[in-house]
Amino acid sequence: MSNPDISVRNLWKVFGPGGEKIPKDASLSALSAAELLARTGCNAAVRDMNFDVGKGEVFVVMGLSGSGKSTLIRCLTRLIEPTSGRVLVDGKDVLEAGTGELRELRRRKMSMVFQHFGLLPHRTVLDNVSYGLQIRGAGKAQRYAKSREIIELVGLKGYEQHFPDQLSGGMQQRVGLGRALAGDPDTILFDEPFSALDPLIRRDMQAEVIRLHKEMGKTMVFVTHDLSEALKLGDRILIMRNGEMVQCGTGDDLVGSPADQYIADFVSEVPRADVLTLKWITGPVAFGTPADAPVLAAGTVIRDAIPAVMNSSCPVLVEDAGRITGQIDRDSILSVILGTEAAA
Ligand SMILES: Nc1ncnc2c1ncn2[C@@H]1O[C@H](COP(=O)(O)OP(=O)(O)OP(=O)(O)O)[C@@H](O)[C@H]1O
Repeated sequence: MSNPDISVRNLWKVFGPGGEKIPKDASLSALSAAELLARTGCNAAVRDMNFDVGKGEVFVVMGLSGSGKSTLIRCLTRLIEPTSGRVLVDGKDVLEAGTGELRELRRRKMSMVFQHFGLLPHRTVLDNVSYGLQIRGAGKAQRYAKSREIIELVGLKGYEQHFPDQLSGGMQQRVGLGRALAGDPDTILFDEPFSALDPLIRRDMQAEVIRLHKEMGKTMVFVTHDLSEALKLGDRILIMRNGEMVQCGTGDDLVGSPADQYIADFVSEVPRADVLTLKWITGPVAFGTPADAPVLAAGTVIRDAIPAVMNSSCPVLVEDAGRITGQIDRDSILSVILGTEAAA
């Protein structure tokens, strides 16, 4: 990836006595999580992780409870101290940053939104949102003006003087989001921010994140254990198991081409037509298909292609990078809905 916002290389976090020896020792680092624990008493929460996050990308880290997601995201700003490896932000290694640089990184470059909101209970919404600006030394008039803008942006206008315990969970998380946005960071890190919210509020907050991302275009790293949340939000999704990356790709990649049985089981309940794109069902152009048949892009999600296919009396052509790559028809769409399509 050219010019990524964050590059993670050979990152390890090993909890336990003598954990720093494990990444360097091939005979120990090759052990399974259970064997490692039995032999050394150590828990490798993040194992040799490598990935890039692009500028403006929504990058989701997903996995079951205990797979290492929170540890990984906390290692990015050293809220948890990594055992070894590199985390490059703007080309600089966070692991080599001094205390001052680290503080600047957390204040200006990467803000975090936490599951349990982390609000200051005795401060108003306005003061919670402006807190980060205050510790950066912004004057009162300036920080309140900026914070009022942000409060409006996250849908809390009118609540400036309320205290956190006067707000619902969803509203408190909007304050958390506002506080992260107030410092205008390049990247926002979300650690399971919505898992304590009930389903309808959660859906609202997901929509809010999508809207804010469209408006502000910030890079986002989002931890969740909920696959539908991951598919809804993520440009790409990294799936972890026992501290390791199992697969990293678009929702389309994960559902269409799972790396192993674990991922296949994970995505087995996903409504395929809502995630897969036309590339998985594109067949060769048939002899009788007219040259002026309707055309859809290969990246179109299958469900979104249904109206065009249903309204056409002939197959629909599929185009990728300016070239016709094949065609789809009603049968190919139906095969996905019925789950009987052949692997591409
Ligand atoms: N401070 C710690 N000391 C020892 N082990 C830890 C510590 N923090 C986390 N772990 C272990 O590291 C592993 C990964 O934990 P982590 O919290 O990162 O997982 P997770 O995927 O975020 O889980 P969840 O979804 O439940 O939050 C777990 O086995 C956990 O017990």
